[in-house]
Amino acid sequence: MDQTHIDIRGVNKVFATSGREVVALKDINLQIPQGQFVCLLGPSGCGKSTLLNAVAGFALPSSGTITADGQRVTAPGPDRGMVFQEYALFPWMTVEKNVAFGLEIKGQSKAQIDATVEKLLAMLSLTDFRHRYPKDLSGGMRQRVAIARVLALDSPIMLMDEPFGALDALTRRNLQDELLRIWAELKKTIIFVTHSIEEAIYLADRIVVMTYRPGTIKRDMMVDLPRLRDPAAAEFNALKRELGMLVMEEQQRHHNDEMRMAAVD
Ligand SMILES: Nc1ncnc2c1ncn2[C@@H]1O[C@H](COP(=O)(O)OP(=O)(O)OP(=O)(O)O)[C@@H](O)[C@H]1O
Repeated sequence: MDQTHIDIRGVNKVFATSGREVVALKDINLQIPQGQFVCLLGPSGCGKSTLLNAVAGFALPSSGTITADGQRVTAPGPDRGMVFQEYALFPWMTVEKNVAFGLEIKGQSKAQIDATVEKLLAMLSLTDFRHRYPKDLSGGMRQRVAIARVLALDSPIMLMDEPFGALDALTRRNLQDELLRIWAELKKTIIFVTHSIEEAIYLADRIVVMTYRPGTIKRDMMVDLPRLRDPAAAEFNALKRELGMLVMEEQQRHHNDEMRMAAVD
């Protein structure tokens, strides 16, 4: 677990909108070892998605560098799979076709594709739903399909942008547990964006708290509670309080900024 897998150095990102500059990321430095589960935590607008999109190669930094496995990130690549909050599925394809899609693009043989799809459907408890279309699935099921699609590509890095944000509490916990199981089995490096403190503590090896405008790293901490973690445990709650204070300060800054902007309008 000590080889650097994702290396973020001196990353800045500035957006220019209607004559105003927003510094979304400022001097971000983060070295993520192979197999680490990292949560980016912070209130809305602190640059979590911007940082994730930069690692994905969707929107490159204004300055600074990002490398994944020693290769400079300049575009999206098959080594970095992305799971979004809204389920990025093809509505005209069944569950199994959605999972198989990336493998077909890769030009794998039918036998190979069938074997991988079978394994992933079983892993994500989707076997009985294989012939359904996304519109006939619950939100949790759709997100399982989205995760299976990314796993099908066998990317060593998984980037997840609030993937469980739209789910009810019980479904969310189920999927968190499944993700932890899959992560332990497949040893992926994960960067997971959330604004839920509890979700971050439940999942992460390491929590990176970000500040609101400019987006900087406010705290970078390891979580060494044993898994599966108990949200009712005293240590869990102590950490929740500590992180709560850090996030609240940024939320307050966000709120003040919004009030100032409303006054200008
Ligand atoms: N394409 C864009 N053009 C202009 N400003 C942007 C753009 N994308 C993001 N921003 C600004 O950059 C800052 C960081 O946004 P970002 O979406 O990364 O935050 P976030 O922490 O992921 O928030 P959320 O949880 O709401 O998605 C915000 O102030 C946002 O308004």
